[in-house]
Amino acid sequence: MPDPPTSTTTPELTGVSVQPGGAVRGEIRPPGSKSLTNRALICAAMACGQSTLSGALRSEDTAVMIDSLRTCGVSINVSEAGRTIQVDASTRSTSADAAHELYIANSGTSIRFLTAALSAAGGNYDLSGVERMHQRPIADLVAALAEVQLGSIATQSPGGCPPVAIRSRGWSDKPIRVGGSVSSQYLSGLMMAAPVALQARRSHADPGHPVGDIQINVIGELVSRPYIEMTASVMRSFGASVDIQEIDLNAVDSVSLRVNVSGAGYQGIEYAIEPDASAASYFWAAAAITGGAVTVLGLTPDAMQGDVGFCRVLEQMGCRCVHDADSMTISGRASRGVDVDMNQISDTVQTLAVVALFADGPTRVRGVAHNRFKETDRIGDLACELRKLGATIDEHDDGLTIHPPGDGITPATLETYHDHRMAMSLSLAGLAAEGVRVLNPSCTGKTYPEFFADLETLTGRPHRWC
Ligand SMILES: O=C(O)C1=C[C@@H](OP(=O)(O)O)[C@@H](O)[C@H](O)C1
Ligand SMILES: C=C(OP(=O)(O)O)C(=O)O
Repeated sequence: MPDPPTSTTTPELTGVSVQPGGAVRGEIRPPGSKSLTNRALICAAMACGQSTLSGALRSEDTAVMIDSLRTCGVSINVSEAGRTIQVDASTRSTSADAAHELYIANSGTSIRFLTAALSAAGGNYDLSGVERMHQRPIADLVAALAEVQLGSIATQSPGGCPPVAIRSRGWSDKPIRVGGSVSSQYLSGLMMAAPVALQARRSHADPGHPVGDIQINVIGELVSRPYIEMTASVMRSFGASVDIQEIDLNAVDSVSLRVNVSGAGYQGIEYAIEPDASAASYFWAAAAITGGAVTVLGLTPDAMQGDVGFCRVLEQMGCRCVHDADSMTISGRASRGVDVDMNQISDTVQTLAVVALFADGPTRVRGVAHNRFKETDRIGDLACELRKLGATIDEHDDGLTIHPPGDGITPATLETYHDHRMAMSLSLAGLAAEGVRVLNPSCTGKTYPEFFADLETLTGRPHRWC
């Protein structure tokens, strides 16, 4: 058996077994939010003046964003083990000749936010990633940009998937229309890009000529809604004005939401980033599976991240949730199955599915058809791995029903499909059952390279690397 890891990041070993051993009790502060770090990086990179981001996440998803912005000439200095990021956009350049080549790995936020922002800024850019990224749709965003952008924008894989080639001279002043049923990241990207387009328009407008707002209309359903409030909140912190209006879906042209963006453009600021709420779900789940008590520091029910709502689902399952001014604690076992719509907290579906294995009745998860387009098919592939553990799973178009195994978990070796959330969530089954081995644990590096080290600190028991 190889030696246990000596560094805090997950080693390149084939598998890990988290060890059972009673109730998990303790407190933990997860690393900075991926979603907030990548939003703040975009706004800071498009701002006047310098910004300092504190409490940031260092992981693959933020590294590809930083590398891409640096390729575009933005000066970025990372310190304190990645937690502090200084951004100076004054050096940013648009590429008028040879395209800037941007490699995005499998970061959905990075490719969607950069595509919109660079289209608004103008210039030539080619964005590509890993094989799975070239299967993840971006067609609705590209179609929205094709309507408003001067120049050309195109996807290069079947089904409207990356690579994306942008040849832009900025945006016209047409209102924008975008679909939101596959991902909310398209709307977030367009929102964050709008002040960039406004600034460009203002610099070309006749003196004294007013520059209007940018209007973005969402056509039909919008998934993952809390991320839109998060986007607006970060934009406002950097000086943009954002107005969000819900619209009766049947009233006008299938528009369900209208966003107006105005203001003088982004200003550099000091910005503090919350701990990651999706990452926190694994630690709350550790308490819920083992009947322990885990306090997550730095998050409250008022956090900008909708995923703190995962605690409400655990409460419905029988856990207790208490919070103070700077923490949220989950205690007690999640003993009841639930029927829950997780459209707004879809990154926590895999966590809930593993908690549900230990409940006394079935759990039905609804509203997450869009989970099939993430790092992997997070309905089909999740169902496949849960079945290996002895659960009976009904797969639905929009989610799944988990029937817990009657006679305890079956020992199994589980695939993780290069999906960080598959590795983090499935490993938790080992807290209450022998013989659960999770393959390719280093894929947690996408958002949480230190996950297994932090879990070990919380449980106080070493994992078995095998
Ligand atoms: O805007 C964001 O930061 C995110 C939005 C969600 O994606 P979808 O809108 O595609 O559901 C989420 O799954 C992702 O991890 C982060
Ligand atoms: C879906 C995710 O990421 P992204 O879409 O940003 O790649 C995630 O982190 O679970």
